[in-house]
Amino acid sequence: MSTIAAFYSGKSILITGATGFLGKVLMEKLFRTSPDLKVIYILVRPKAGQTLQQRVFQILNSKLFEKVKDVCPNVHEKIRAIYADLNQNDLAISKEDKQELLSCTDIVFHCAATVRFDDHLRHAVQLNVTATQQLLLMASQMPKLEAFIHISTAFSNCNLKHIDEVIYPCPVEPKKIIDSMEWLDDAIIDEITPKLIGDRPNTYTYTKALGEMVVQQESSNLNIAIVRPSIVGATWQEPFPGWVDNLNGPSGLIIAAGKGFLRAIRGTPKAVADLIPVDTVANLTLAVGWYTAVNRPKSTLIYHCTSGNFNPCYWGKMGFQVLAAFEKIPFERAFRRPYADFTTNTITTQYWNAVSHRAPAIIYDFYLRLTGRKPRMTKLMNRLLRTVSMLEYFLNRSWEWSTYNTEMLMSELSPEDQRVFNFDVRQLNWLEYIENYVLGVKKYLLKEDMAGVPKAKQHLKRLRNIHYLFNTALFLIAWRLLIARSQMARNVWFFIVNFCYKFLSYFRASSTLKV
Ligand SMILES: CCCCCCCCCCCCCCCCCCCCCCCCCC(=O)SCCNC(=O)CCNC(=O)[C@H](O)C(C)(C)COP(=O)(O)OP(=O)(O)OC[C@H]1O[C@@H](n2cnc3c(N)ncnc32)[C@H](O)[C@@H]1OP(=O)(O)O
Ligand SMILES: NC(=O)C1=CN([C@@H]2O[C@H](COP(=O)(O)OP(=O)(O)OC[C@H]3O[C@@H](n4cnc5c(N)ncnc54)[C@H](OP(=O)(O)O)[C@@H]3O)[C@@H](O)[C@H]2O)C=CC1
Repeated sequence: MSTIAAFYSGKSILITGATGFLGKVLMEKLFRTSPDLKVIYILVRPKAGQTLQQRVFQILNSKLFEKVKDVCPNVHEKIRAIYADLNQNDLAISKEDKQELLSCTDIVFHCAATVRFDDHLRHAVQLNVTATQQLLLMASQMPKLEAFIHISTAFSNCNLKHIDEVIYPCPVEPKKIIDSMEWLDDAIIDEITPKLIGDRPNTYTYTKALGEMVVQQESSNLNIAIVRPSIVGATWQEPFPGWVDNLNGPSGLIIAAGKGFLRAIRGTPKAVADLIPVDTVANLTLAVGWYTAVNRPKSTLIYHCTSGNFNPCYWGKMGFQVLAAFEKIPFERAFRRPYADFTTNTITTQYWNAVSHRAPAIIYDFYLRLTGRKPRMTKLMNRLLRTVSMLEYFLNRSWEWSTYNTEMLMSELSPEDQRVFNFDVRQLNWLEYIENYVLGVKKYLLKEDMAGVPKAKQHLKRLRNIHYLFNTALFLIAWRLLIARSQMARNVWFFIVNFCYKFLSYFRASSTLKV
């Protein structure tokens, strides 16, 4: 039997962010491999008109949890949703719930965060720094606690090129930032934000770095480890390939490209696309939980969960692979035929944005107006281009993350654990992974059926014909205008016509002679 799976049996585990992308996969894996665990406490807030129970019900009845029901039929009884709001200073946990958490919890996995790049600094600090501090404070009062695993990001120090498994200090202490957020008003915070984040691209990466500092400062009496994943993508293998449930990272761009909205992007084809499947992150996190609890390392160990130095893929190559996948698995009702071009040149990018993104949107809106409908494409395109501009930072750089701890952990695992909790991305076949990713985006995000593929292919053929027709018409109009205005163009035109005529006459004459 797997040592790691056996370790979690009988344990009471607290997960924050369990309703998120990574949290769900982590919880699913725990239930599937350690069905004898005692309980999983999840900190949840009501959202979108759903109560806590409705949210849990929805998760447990989703496709992701289908296999869990076979191995752990009483999963409903083993999950305990606790009302909490990480936006509030005391996390808004009731006294009774807090008491239960303090006395029962064996392991904590802290996944909750705001992952929005442009979040207001006050909100990002509250969620990624203050809430982490509050949770650590709670953890320090848990007598049974064996390990606290904090999920950070490999990009928390993206201002550096080479990143070691250490915590890099930020110039201003997190405690000072937390205090100042209490009395500074929004306008002043807006003004100082660029100075505080310095050479990081956004408040997300900055506050995740601050969160790590808080973890370090509170780590003296706790048994803590930090996992730093890179860009988290769809599942690779477990519970089935291609599962994804939000638009973050590449998923939104795959939709935009597959539907033909996004055809070019400012990105460096040779930069490493450091994607990491979400099930790999979950496996590593569970292995880290086990190792930290059993071996109690003297210092806080940091684990980079990245693919670049084990099995690198590059943006240019990934673009081709995504395009190849669209050929086999086209999305329905595409706006234009998918095309993927990475360009490093700012002028070329502006050209593409004007000609390939904005102009078709304007033309389409004009058509909508003509047919009495409300125009919407230009607005949608502007939002998409804004999103793309925020992701560009990550598409134009490569980072090197040292992975000694991750490799050490791999070597500590028994062959059975290496199989059950596989986080060795050297075995990952990118082409296959990307194809499953595109399929997953189609099925689980777009909710499109494979039965619609022939129709989608036909629609793309129609779009190709319209494209050819449009280009030919455009060329003829431009040429006609040019001939009317320029003697040089007229000369070129007569030369070409003359040449073609002579060429055809020669062939006709030579074929008559042969007969
Ligand atoms: C290709 C080439 C050529 C072109 C051809 C195409 C290519 C074809 C090939 C493609 C190949 C694959 C390329 C892969 C590239 C991947 C790059 C990934 C880099 C990620 C690095 C991550 C590193 C750090 C990792 C981490 O550690 S953290 C996790 C990452 N965190 C995030 O990824 C949050 C990002 N997002 C936000 O920060 C907010 O979304 C915000 C953006 C502020 C908007 O915010 P706002 O406008 O206020 O409003 P929203 O409601 O949020 O969104 C407004 C509307 O945009 C939608 N939308 C939200 N997102 C995305 C998204 N991604 N992509 C697209 N759409 C999105 C949303 O559905 C809504 O649509 P609508 O409802 O209007 O229809
Ligand atoms: N996705 C990625 O590419 C990467 C993610 N990471 C890290 O992994 C972790 C998980 O990310 P991911 O799953 O993708 O993110 P998601 O956005 O999918 O999930 C975030 C989770 O945090 C919870 N949360 C947010 N605000 C609150 C709040 N005020 N109170 C209670 N819970 C809250 C969300 O709950 P709710 O459902 O109620 O909103 C959700 O469960 C994060 O720490 C992130 O920084 C690191 C690298 C890359």
